[in-house]
Amino acid sequence: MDDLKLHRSKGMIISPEITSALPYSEVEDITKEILEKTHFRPKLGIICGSGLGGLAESIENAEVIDYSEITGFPVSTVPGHAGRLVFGKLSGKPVVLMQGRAHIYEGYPLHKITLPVRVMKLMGVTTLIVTNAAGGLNENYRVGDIMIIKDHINLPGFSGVNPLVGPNDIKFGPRFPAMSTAYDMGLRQTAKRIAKELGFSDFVREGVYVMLGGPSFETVTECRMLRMVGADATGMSTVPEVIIANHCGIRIMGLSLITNCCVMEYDSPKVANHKEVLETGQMRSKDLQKLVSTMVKELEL
Ligand SMILES: O=P(O)(O)O[C@@H]1C[C@H](O)[C@@H](CO)O1
Ligand SMILES: Nc1nc2[nH]cnc2c(=O)[nH]1
Repeated sequence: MDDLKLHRSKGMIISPEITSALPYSEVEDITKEILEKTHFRPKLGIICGSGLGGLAESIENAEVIDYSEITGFPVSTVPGHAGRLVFGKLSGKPVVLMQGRAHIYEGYPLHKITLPVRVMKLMGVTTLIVTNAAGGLNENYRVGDIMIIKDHINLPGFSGVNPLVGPNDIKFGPRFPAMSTAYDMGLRQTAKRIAKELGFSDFVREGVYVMLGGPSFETVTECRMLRMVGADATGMSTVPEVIIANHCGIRIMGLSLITNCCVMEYDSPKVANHKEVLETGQMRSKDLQKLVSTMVKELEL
């Protein structure tokens, strides 16, 4: 008996939120709908964070589909997120790139935010590079640093906000997936070596990303607390996508661009703002493209 039937047979009340998570067959239909519009069959997926959509510039022979044209896809509502699915070749390899993502604070449920990752899985994607803009909590970080994510803290998950809440379909993955190895060690080592070879060592770091729901930026005390528990950078995305990707066996690399330094001192006149986030994305755009495209050249997919 599948999980959903089991829930019903026990007389459990399933909230509309939970039942509206798409069943496997509908994710298959959406995948088919997309693949009919492109001849590319990507094994690599890339998700671009705020202001990082410039990664699409490195893609050759691009074929573009707007999220609004795809059944069930969340439409991006935030500046810096174009809301387009871009197929093409990066360093000679077929890829699918999400130019922008959806966030909890836009009002989308987690299963909708993460639907594109399940679609990627059914397309044949085996490796995912996920990027975001984040505030630096680590006192040694500078604006413009690139942080290779080695682990995350799913803060919304502490109160049960997790994209895997609800009946589990074993066709996607297990009921209780491990997350301690979510950020692939081999990919992180390759990224660090390539950063060194490109002369990027001064601004490439490795650290822990913490997700909050947003859209408000953190208070000073929240930043201090997050730093105390071991986070190096804070943001409003990525973790749900990583949980869903890891659940279905996709290999993951995460990159955070440190777009601003979190305000750690009371009464500081500095404040976080989305304009600075987008400007830093612009400033580091070429270096990020170089790091990602060089990595992709080496990847065995
Ligand atoms: O999509 P990401 O996580 O890169 O976007 C970050 C978090 C907020 O959406 C926004 C704040 O400036 O940037
Ligand atoms: N939560 C959070 N998200 C960000 N995205 C970019 N900068 C920040 C930040 O300082 N905090």
